[in-house]
Amino acid sequence: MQFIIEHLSKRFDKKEVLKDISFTFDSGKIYGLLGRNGAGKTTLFNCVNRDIKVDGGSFLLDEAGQKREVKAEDIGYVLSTPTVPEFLTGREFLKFFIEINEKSIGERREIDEYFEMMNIAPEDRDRLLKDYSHGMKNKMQMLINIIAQPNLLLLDEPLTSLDVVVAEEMKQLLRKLKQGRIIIFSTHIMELALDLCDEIVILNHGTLEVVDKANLDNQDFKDKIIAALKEEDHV
Ligand SMILES: Nc1ncnc2c1ncn2[C@@H]1O[C@H](COP(=O)(O)OP(=O)(O)OP(=O)(O)O)[C@@H](O)[C@H]1O
Repeated sequence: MQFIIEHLSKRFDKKEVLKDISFTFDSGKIYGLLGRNGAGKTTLFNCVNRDIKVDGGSFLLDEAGQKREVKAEDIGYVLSTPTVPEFLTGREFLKFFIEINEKSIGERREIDEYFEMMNIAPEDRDRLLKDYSHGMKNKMQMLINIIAQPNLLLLDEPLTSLDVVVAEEMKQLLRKLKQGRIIIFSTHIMELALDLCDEIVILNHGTLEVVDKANLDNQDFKDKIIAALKEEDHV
């Protein structure tokens, strides 16, 4: 499977944030999306998720040579600021999510098994989500995406609020989860990108570009990424 972006453009007033982007992502890989502050990473995710209107372009999935438009159910999106229904308890939220996605969820587990996967303590499972910490809300968002197993998983800085132990566990989960799907992961943490991601993609001056690792060692690769991020506009 491939996820194909064709001629995506997006501007806010006079500012052209995404400039005629065409890019193909392959399944089975985690892509690290790097870019300076304000480069347009969140805008790119919001466009793919159809949260904002694009000015032009299309998003396609290629499954065994058959291309089709990406549908809402193909996408899982974990935001850096987690949004969960605060009026539900953790357990109610998971139950509700599983019920409405019953048909598309393959292998189902007991609710408490899911909580255990995320190390959410028994005494927290029946508390309202409004009383969860930022990191716990993030875990719940990750969890519903792990349960849903979408074709395309967009992660906008998802690990930054997790404690080191959970972040490590989450990395393991993502490595397992990447089989048969595409994960695009935005982060400002270079070590995390290098550790977790199979490809590094840079969003700079409104376009996407892969940084080729070739035979570089980690330090040289880092230097190359930083040089690419610093690059001046070519106008
Ligand atoms: N709704 C909006 N209206 C106007 N401008 C916007 C809007 N959303 C984003 N922008 C602008 O688009 C540009 C890209 O923003 P975006 O949030 O996508 O960047 P980012 O790469 O995610 O940044 P960061 O790494 O700082 O989170 C910025 O200049 C931002 O000010």
